[in-house]
Amino acid sequence: MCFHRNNVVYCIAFALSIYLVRFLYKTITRYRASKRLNCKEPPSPPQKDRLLGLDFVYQQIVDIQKDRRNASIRELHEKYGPTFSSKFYGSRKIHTVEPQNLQAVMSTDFKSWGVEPLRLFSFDPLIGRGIMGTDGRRWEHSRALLRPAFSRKEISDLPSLEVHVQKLLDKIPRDGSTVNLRPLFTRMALDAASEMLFGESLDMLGNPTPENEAWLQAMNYGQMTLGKRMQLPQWNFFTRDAKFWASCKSVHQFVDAKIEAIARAEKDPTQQRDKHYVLAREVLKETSDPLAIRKELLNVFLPAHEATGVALTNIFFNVARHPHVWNKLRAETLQLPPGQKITYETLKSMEYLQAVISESLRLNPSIGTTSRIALSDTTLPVGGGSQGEAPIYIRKGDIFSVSFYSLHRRKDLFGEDAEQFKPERWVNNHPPRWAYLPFSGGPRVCIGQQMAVTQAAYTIVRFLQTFKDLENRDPVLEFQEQFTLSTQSRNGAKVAFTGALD
Ligand code: HEM
Repeated sequence: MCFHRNNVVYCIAFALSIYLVRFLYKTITRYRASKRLNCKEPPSPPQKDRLLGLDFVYQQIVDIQKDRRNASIRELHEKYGPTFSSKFYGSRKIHTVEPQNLQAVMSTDFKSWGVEPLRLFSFDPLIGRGIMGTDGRRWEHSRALLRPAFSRKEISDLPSLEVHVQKLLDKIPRDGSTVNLRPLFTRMALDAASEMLFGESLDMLGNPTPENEAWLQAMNYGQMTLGKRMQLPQWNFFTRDAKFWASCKSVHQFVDAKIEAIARAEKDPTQQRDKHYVLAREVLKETSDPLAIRKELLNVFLPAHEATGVALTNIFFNVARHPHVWNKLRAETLQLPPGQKITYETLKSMEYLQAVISESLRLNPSIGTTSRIALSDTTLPVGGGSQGEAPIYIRKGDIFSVSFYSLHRRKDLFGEDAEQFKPERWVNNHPPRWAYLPFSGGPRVCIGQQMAVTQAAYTIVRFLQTFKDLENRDPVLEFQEQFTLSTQSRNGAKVAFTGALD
């Protein structure tokens, strides 16, 4: 018995020594590599809990609850510079808005960084493994599978979009009364996204069935909780929110039924097929596993249905507060030959319209922040040392976090008027590379970028062709952020349109 106990003690001691030797070896190797590469530590704000950084975790939760997540990160950047580090759940987190660092993480040193260890655990219950939460070959496979859905042909399919836009315009009061555009844009984005995914719109703007409404509720709740799980990954295990699990189940049942119907239709030779790209049909060619199909679809649906609605709301929020911008947009639209069909090319050629979209995405990016985790030891080119000129040594497991919101408001990159909404800054002018990233960048750049900009541009032009005037009806002029998975305008966009031309 005693011999047995001794053996256990020896085994534990042996394992601990191996761990210690490995730990020391790694620390020394990293120290040497860091010296050799002239790396230095970035500044770091004082933290009460230097070991786990739970004070910063708590602060982040408070910031989200008080709707000042973006503003709070920006304040830290103002105080500690474009790059600083903090402790967060025991990990070292590098917050950076240095274009050189963003280029490294998102492009030139792409393979050293990933998202899976950060996201998958939070995302899995609702959307499963797919493009949003995986790395490496799994991610490459999803990305390749989805690419055709975003081809020029699909993006240019404006007649399909017109159906949804017309339903939206029909919902705008003609008597000059106030309308909040946020719920309408959300529903339009849902309709467009569902059509692309399932080949059939949920018709949330038209006549949604109670089943579709219930599904939307479930999806919204699931998504909101997913945002919270992202903030508190370590505590997810203890989360016992029955409504979240019930929402996930409803979302899955709904999507599974759609997939089953599409699979049945595909096998039926009497069914007429339209020529549009339908994501569910394409995924069915790859696999007949309903679970795999559901995951791929939900992984696109999540970013697709929210971000465009948010972007459109923010654009109208800004334009309504700057009447001269609406007037300039109208002037540009009136220059289009009467009766001319609006095409992808027409929209691209409208310089001021494109500038308005870029400016709104700069000031109020739909996705305010994103992060990556180091999959191996590497370096960031700048941000170390008191002047921020030295590289930073990155250890496997370190977290990189970028606030697009703070990046886009840097006065040294965008000018002293960086806080102001000025579309004119985009006319014949481009920001430095990697300084403007509303769609992120590199191989993981938003796959829906062109589609989103085209949909937003088309919708704005149709508003301009339908109404003469736009008026802000929100007494609160400042943008009040609301954090879900994206950064929304808490008050939406409360406006009135007058001078209907239809
Ligand atoms: C204005 C609207 C949009 C904005 C501002 C936006 C922004 C972004 C950003 C910043 C990312 C990178 C997130 C990260 O790496 O952490 C992203 C990724 C993504 N977006 Fe968008 N997005 C928009 C619309 C769309 C649309 C319409 C779709 C699909 C129809 C879409 C599909 C995706 C997908 C699938 C990814 C993941 C790409 C990958 O990891 O490879 N997005 N988006």
